[in-house]
Amino acid sequence: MNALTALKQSPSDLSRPCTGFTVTPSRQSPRLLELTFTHEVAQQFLREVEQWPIQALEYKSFLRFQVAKILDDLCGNQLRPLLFNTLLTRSEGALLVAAPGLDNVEQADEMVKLATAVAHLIGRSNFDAMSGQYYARFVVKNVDNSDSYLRQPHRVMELHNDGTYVEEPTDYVLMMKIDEQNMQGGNSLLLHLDDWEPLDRFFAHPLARRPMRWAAPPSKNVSRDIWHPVFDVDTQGRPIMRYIDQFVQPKDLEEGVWLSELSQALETSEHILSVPVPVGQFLLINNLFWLHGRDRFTPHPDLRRELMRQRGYICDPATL
Ligand SMILES: O=C(O)CCC(=O)C(=O)O
Ligand SMILES: O=C(O)CCCC(=O)O
Ligand SMILES: [Fe+2]
Repeated sequence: MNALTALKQSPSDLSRPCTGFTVTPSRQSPRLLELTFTHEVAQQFLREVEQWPIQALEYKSFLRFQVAKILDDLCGNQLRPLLFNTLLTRSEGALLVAAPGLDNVEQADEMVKLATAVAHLIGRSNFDAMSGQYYARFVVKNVDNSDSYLRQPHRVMELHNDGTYVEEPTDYVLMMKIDEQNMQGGNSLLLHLDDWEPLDRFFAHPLARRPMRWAAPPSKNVSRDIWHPVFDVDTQGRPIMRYIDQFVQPKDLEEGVWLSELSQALETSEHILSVPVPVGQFLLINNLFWLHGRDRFTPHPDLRRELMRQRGYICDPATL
């Protein structure tokens, strides 16, 4: 866990005009803010980063920070503080980001560049062993023969945190919609930990702090098991979570039954948000106090839906 995370208290001041983007609370929840770049800034950013193909960002990691700086400079250096403030403010911690004119799968490389810039203003995206890159693109189709629920279309992918089976801190998750064809359903599902009705009961349970074993299936390319509890606390003692139903390996009946009850209690929360993410837009959430999942898709033989994800650590120099 990153001790820096979740330090801030005050919600973002949305009344101040910003350079290069607008921010408003979403229809779904005041905790989720919608950040939209101006058309001008989005186009100018894409022009300035055109010189680097995605491969350059893959091979030279410092270029990810260079594109981040270009974006922040175009926003009068107001973007970076806004991102930190929103992501580290406990009552918020989530953004839906849009850039007008970026809405077609043919612009997939440009989408990765924009997401890379935003992610590297707040920290750094971890190596994703599933893809062998700092980001992963994956497709959901009407049928699936993989080894986790990630690509299964006709069922809910249950609420979870990312990075539960890796050692690296995973403070943020970024999920960008690259493509949708013949797609109905598949909304992102989000639950803020403080909106989860029985949080206090599960957090106070003795098993909440017991280290458990986490192991991922072969497609994740992570062979070593790791150990950590489901709950921890941030620097102010507030609950944070590191949980996924599929990869936790309870050692006995007691752990198994408790985890099963926890899973049931998450999935039946009345406060789960269902958020459509249009092509070219992305969700950026604090992974320590937001859970995410995905609603089922309506079957269609030519269903195609592609997502790009990045997850990594947050590093705010102001709180060092
Ligand atoms: O496909 C989705 O919308 C969610 C994916 C997800 O949770 C993940 O990649 O960790
Ligand atoms: O594959 C899945 O079903 C979940 C992925 C979550 C993660 O990679 O942290
Ligand atoms: Fe996930």
